[in-house]
Amino acid sequence: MTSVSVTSGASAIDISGLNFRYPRAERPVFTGLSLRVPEGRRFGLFGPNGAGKTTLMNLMTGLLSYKEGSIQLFGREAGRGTRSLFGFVPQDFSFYMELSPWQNLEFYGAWYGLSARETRRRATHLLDVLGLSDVRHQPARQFSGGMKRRLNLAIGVIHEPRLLFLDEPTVGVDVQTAYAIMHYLETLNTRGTTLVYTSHQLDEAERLCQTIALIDQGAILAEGAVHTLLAEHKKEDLRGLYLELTGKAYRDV
Ligand SMILES: Nc1ncnc2c1ncn2[C@@H]1O[C@H](COP(=O)(O)OP(=O)(O)OP(=O)(O)O)[C@@H](O)[C@H]1O
Repeated sequence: MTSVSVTSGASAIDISGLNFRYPRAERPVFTGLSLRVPEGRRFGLFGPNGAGKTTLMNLMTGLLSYKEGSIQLFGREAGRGTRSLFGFVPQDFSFYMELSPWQNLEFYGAWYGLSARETRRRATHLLDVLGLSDVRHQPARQFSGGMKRRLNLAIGVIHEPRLLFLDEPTVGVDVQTAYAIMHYLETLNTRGTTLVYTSHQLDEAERLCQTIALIDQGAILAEGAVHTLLAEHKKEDLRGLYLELTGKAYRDV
């Protein structure tokens, strides 16, 4: 295992000695996993199908709970009063299809404890930036895949979180929507939001992420700054590095 942890700055995420097994599963997903993400980073988590990316996201966001080891978000144990510290843009759409973008954002704004006025201010801004203003009062079920992805992102950031988890935020969208989402994520990061992103789209990932961890079968194969890892492994791009470290065999058979 190559470990090139970036040690500067305060931690947004600190994972140490994490063990996790799904109930009744034969094998654990994680055994003694440790990982640190400094505040302000654009961090990417990559690996083949079944590597453990979604499980780790779900553990960090408190959707799954763990008994052994520790996951701290800004120094607080995950799942214990950390909800307002982060936003989560999951792979599956997390909004109500029968409601409009405006109604969905009102609902989630209230859920995060924002005032009605603050929710309106944020919703107006997000719908404008993400190109959904004209359809703000239409039911989301009528939307294209790209519009749904943009709404999913808007909901994840309605409360201006310090830390944003993104699980394949551009899967299935056209080039224009992928560009708009990436551009918006970079803007958020410039304003201080730490990004934790996972995707199978490695060219997009390479443009967005400053530091990465490559995981396979629940273990970290490599971790560090993208340019440092590429230089160390004499690779031109993340795809080459990924294939060298994870191999070419299918994982989900
Ligand atoms: N609910 C579950 N119950 C039991 N095992 C599960 C469950 N969800 C995932 N797993 C197993 O945990 C391991 C990690 O899966 P996970 O979905 O976290 O991987 P991933 O890296 O997100 O994959 P993908 O790229 O396909 O989304 C796999 O072996 C998977 O089969």
